[in-house]
Amino acid sequence: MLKGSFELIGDKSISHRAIMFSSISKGYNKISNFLMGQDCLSTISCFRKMGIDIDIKGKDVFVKGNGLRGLKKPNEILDVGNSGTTIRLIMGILAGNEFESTLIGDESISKRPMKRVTDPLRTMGCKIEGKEDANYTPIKIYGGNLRGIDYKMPVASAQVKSAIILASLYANENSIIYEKSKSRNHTEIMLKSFGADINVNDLKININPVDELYNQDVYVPGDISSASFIIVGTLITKGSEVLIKNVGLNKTRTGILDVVEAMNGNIEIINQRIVGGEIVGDLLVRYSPNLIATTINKDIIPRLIDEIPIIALLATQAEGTTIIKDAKELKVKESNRIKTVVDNLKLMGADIEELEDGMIIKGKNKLKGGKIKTFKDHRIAMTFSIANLISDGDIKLDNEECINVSFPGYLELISNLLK
Ligand SMILES: O=C(O)C1=C[C@@H](OP(=O)(O)O)[C@@H](O)[C@H](O)C1
Ligand SMILES: C=C(OP(=O)(O)O)C(=O)O
Repeated sequence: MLKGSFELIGDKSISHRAIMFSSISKGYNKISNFLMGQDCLSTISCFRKMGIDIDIKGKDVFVKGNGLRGLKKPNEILDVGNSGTTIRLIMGILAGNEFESTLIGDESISKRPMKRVTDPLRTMGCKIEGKEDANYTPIKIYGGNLRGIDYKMPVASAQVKSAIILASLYANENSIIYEKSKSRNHTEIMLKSFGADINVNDLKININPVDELYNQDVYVPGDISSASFIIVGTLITKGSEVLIKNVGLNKTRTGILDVVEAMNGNIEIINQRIVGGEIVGDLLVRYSPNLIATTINKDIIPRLIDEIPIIALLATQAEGTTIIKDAKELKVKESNRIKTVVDNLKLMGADIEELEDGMIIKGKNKLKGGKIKTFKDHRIAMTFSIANLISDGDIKLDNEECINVSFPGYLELISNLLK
């Protein structure tokens, strides 16, 4: 069983943004509780290559911003590693800066679609070259001289939205973005605190260009996506009770809490507070023997997109048929997460069916052990390390290293909580 309490590691989405917005602000910025995961370190390395002074001291990062147009032409190719957030958001910033740069990433990044970002940036007047009409890396950007855009987003994606918002800061007129469905809004919240002129009215976002962003100190709350593995581990492992402290509870991220409630899971939110414009609280999670199935689709999907692999595992332990639909986006994450989840859970004896845009899971099932193919996807590795807590035989991951992308110290944390 899992027992105890711990302070949650910093949020990945917020950590990326804090580095990026600090780098293009004017002056000194302190970022506290920064996530020292591989993805966020890739963001730091890209901005260092563009002349930004960034110092890491423990869990704090100090950034000396060089102003909105103060980035220097990179002295090397910008390598984003495994990070979709880094490449997509940085493209919005590079589009506004008058130099040329080239972006590359690892094998997984080279398969992830970029046209969703390069198309609107081209519409704004940016010249971009890349494989298959700038859909895949390597991508070359020639920035500067942007015009505004009036854009209806074809996908519900915070990364695409953020790239366009960032480019809009540099344009010669205002821009309007219409979201398809509400995605995480950390960019809007944080950029406003840096002095950007952004107005949000439900799905409509209006951005006026600015001359400068102010410097800011940013406190990074804990990452609910990282917490979700411990949440599910606690809900499904007999006798467990865990207190997770300092969890970011921004409404655009808490879809998993709504799902757990619908499934009869026992979670109490305590000590809710606002820190740096974001809602934060502590979660008291208890073993829940009477879980029931649910349906997950439509507008909730962007609010839990990264949690679907671990929710699928939860569904194997719930009575009835859980249906997950409208989640095609899972196919273009670090791995095809519909296929990697379904194939691996099948191997463990789950009753699960793959759909074009999701999956159907029939519970409750006893799971057996086996060898898991992670495809070096951190969310898949963490999901199946939780499955190991309830499986009959041992589960072996073909790669554990990838967990460092978003949750360094995760395996040690689990072994500390295991009683
Ligand atoms: O903006 C962000 O920080 C993120 C947005 C999501 O991607 P999409 O917005 O492309 O779905 C999510 O999957 C990713 O882990 C982080
Ligand atoms: C999809 C993810 O990240 P990214 O898109 O930044 O690679 C994730 O962390 O699950």
